[in-house]
Amino acid sequence: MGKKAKSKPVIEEETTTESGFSQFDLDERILKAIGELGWEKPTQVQQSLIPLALEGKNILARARTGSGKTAAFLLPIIQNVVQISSVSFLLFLNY
Ligand SMILES: Nc1ncnc2c1ncn2[C@@H]1O[C@H](COP(=O)(O)OP(=O)(O)OP(=O)(O)O)[C@@H](O)[C@H]1O
Repeated sequence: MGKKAKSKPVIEEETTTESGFSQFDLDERILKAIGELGWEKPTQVQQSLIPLALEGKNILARARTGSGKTAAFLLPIIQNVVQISSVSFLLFLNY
């Protein structure tokens, strides 16, 4: 009897993983504005911070100057403002 060939683990490349800003749950108008700025990918600090901020976590972050901290903090804030304004608008329409 021959040796049983060990099957290799199948490592599938996650080709569908989104590495751009559209991976975040941001309003499409925000994503459009980011696109217009020509930003293709979030920086490291944005990648780490934006999902947590969108969950409503309090965040203290430190990163080099020019690493994109401003947008990392502002994009989730803008998302909240947009969300709140949409809700108010809907409430107004239903009034
Ligand atoms: N994801 C991104 N892709 C490309 N450019 C970006 C991205 N995020 C920010 N930038 C640009 O990089 C530059 C530096 O970003 P920013 O000033 O926000 O960094 P910062 O970490 O807040 O810096 P500082 O500590 O000096 O306040 C800016 O011109 C900004 O428009």
